[in-house]
Amino acid sequence: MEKIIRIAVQKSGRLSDDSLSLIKECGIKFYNGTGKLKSTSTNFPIEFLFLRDDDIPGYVADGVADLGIVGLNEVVEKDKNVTTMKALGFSKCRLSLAIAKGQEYNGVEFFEGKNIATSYPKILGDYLKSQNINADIHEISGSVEIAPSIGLAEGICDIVSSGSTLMMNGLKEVEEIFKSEAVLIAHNNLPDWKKEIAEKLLFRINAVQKGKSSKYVLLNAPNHSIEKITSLIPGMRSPTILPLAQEGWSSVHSVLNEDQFWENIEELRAAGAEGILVVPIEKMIL
Ligand SMILES: Nc1ncnc2c1ncn2[C@@H]1O[C@H](COP(=O)(O)OP(=O)(O)OP(=O)(O)O)[C@@H](O)[C@H]1O
Ligand SMILES: O=P(O)(O)OC[C@H]1O[C@H](OP(=O)(O)OP(=O)(O)O)[C@H](O)[C@@H]1O
Ligand SMILES: [Mg+2]
Repeated sequence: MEKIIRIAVQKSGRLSDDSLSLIKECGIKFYNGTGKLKSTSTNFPIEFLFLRDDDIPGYVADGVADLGIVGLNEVVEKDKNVTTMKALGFSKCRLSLAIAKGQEYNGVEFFEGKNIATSYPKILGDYLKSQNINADIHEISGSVEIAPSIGLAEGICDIVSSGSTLMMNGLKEVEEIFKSEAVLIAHNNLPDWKKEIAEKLLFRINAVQKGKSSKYVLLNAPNHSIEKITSLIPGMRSPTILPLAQEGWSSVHSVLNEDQFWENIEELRAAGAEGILVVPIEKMIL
């Protein structure tokens, strides 16, 4: 039997596009036709299962899938035994408590004895316990933001990103209780050969992520300022310095974190750098 691992990804929703883009950026090819729930890569030993996100932690814990890409919120809520291998940096959101906009709020004691609607009873329950608050948790599976306006609950605990869903439903965010982003999870006891394939995937993900946060910078500078410029953009080991056709000038090439570039831009220009080009990096292996 061919040795391949299985990864569970969300079929359609907030995680799907970014999960599949990341896999593609890792150079892994597969066919993802509409309605197809299983697909095998043509150039990497991996099979994809397209599932509801809520089911992913359970499938990975049971070993139906070896790996999964899912929100940390679902991993913690489902409380399954899985290993979180890597935070993936997309689908960033928070779980927050919210109440009707017009209500006075002086702290988390507001929720004592109140009814709170949520799809995250475990995370909310743990939070309330940590705050010594006794409240009734009313579990609903979606459209949580509607609960206060229909008299179902006095507060809600749900996912917030821009805050526009809360605003549109006349609610205000009062406590952030959990921060989430997409994570790569793995079954706890993978055999060594599966671990090896998972590590290969992780290696590629790291290279893609590192590339995304870094930029290749090229600039021209008078030779007398090369030392100063090198100290501002030191690069991976050290910058590449090539002579320009024009005497007394060099081209300096370096790799750096984009934030670091913007922090140093004024100093670079003051040191005489000009013709500065900033180029994206597809993959970066240290
Ligand atoms: N507005 C948002 N901004 C950023 N991330 C979000 C947002 N809403 C949800 N997420 C993240 O994406 C995950 C999936 O959200 P989605 O709304 O697609 O779930 P769902 O409706 O339960 O999907 P499914 O049909 O697969 O069960 C959430 O668990 C959360 O981690
Ligand atoms: O703060 P915001 O940017 O408004 O995002 C928050 C909303 O996003 C998610 O729902 P989604 O839009 O994915 O729809 P769903 O409820 O059908 O999952 C989540 O359940 C919130 O309702
Ligand atoms: Mg879901």
